[in-house]
Formats: sequence, structure tokens, C-alpha cells
Amino acid sequence: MTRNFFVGGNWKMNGSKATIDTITDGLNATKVPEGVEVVCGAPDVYLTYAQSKITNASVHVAAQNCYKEAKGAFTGETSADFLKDLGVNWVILGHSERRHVFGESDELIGEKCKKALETGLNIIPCIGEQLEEREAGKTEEVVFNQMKFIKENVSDWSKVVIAYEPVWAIGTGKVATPEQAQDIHQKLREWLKTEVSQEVADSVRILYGGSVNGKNCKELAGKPDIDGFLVGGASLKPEFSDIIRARE
Ligand SMILES: O=C[C@H](O)COP(=O)(O)O
Repeated sequence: MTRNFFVGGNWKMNGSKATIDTITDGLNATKVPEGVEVVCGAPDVYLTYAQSKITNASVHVAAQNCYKEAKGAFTGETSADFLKDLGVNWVILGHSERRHVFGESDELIGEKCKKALETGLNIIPCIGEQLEEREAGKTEEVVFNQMKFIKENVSDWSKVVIAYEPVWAIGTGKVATPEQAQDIHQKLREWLKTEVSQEVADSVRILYGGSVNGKNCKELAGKPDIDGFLVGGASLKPEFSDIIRARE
């Protein structure tokens, strides 16, 4: 089964109109290989601005989070319905910074996945172990448990792209080795086969995230169960174009 290569950028809480102009100029000038999907997670306040600047038909805009309710007294939150209304069809959910800086639980992330899918969005749910958990030999236990809460809330797997991001590799410059990443990706695919179906295990894209850059992307992209990346820091830089073309 061929899974189209997928490159997500996560700008996190970075940017300004001026820097978005530079980033989107780069994206618009990038020849995205056929079949490759590119989605960039912009801060909410810049979603419409980023959309207005992207002319490359292969590049789409994502939100970095949304809430589990459609509307109401939830000051400061963004609903999946708002995103849909703006024509934003992708949302990153359960990023490690949402989990560990803002204390989002597996339950809440599951509810957000459910609501976003019901609203018609495509979702990029994120999972990944912390350093102590890896060192304690608990990586599989942690990521399978995170997957359980996602699975219980997924109605349509064709709208899901999973991002495996070991927390110790995020923003640290300490990338997982291609073997470490492949090992967990392959185990996640096995888990999907057992817990969901062979078809879903074969078709769902599993991205790697954590210190991906223009130099290390090719070797990671060569691994059979790595279907793309979720890129933080390097998605703000010109090297993001090299990552988009990592399989060439
Ligand atoms: O969502 C992206 C990840 O947090 C990776 O960030 P990074 O590429 O800066 O390590």
C-alpha cells in the first residue's frame, strides 16, 4: 500500500505578518513533489493571513489546537466550527506542549479529536514519550495508552494522520535515530492492526517529529514506516523546502 508522503510544519507561537510573508514566499516557490501533502500549522490569529499568502495548491494551513465544544462561554478558545468556517481543514491536536505545558489530558485530547472529526476537519493527533519514560522502558506503554484515547474517538481514519514525537527530541536538537523512530512507528502500525484493522494499519500515515531538519530528513524518510514529518523549528526556515523534498 502506498501512503502519500506528508510534511507538516508547526510554527508554534512564532511569527508576524512579515515573517509569514517570508515563509510563504518560500513555500510558494517550492516545487512540491507529486503526491506529497504539505500542511502548515499557523497561530490562530494568523490563519487567515497565512491562507491569503499561500498560492501553492499543494500547501494547506492547519490550526495548532481547537476546543471540544462548538461555541459558548469558553473565553479564549477556538472551536472546530470556527476553523471550518475559515476554510481551515486541518488541526494539530494533543501536541506535547498542549499536554505538558497546558496540562491537557488524554481524555480531553480524545474529546477534541472526536469533535474535530465530527465537524469535518482532518486531524493530526500527537503522541510521544518523555525522556524518563523512555529510560524506564515505558515508551510503548505510553504511546499505546495515548493511542487508545485517540482510537476511541476516531470515526473516520482516512481523516487522521498520527504524529509520533518523542518529547526528548522536540526542540532539543537531539533527533531520534532513524532506527529508534522506525522501531516505534512499526510498533504503532502493529498496534493499529490489532486494535483497529489491517486496512487502517496499512493506510494511516505516521509522521515523525522532533528536531527534524534539512540534513537528517532524508535518512528518516527512507524508513518504511515513516510517512513524513511534523516539523517545528525548521518549518520557519528555508530548509523546510528540503524537508518537503526529502523523498526525492
Ligand atoms: O510539532 C513539532 C515538534 O514539536 C517538533 O519541533 P522541533 O522540530 O522544533 O523539534
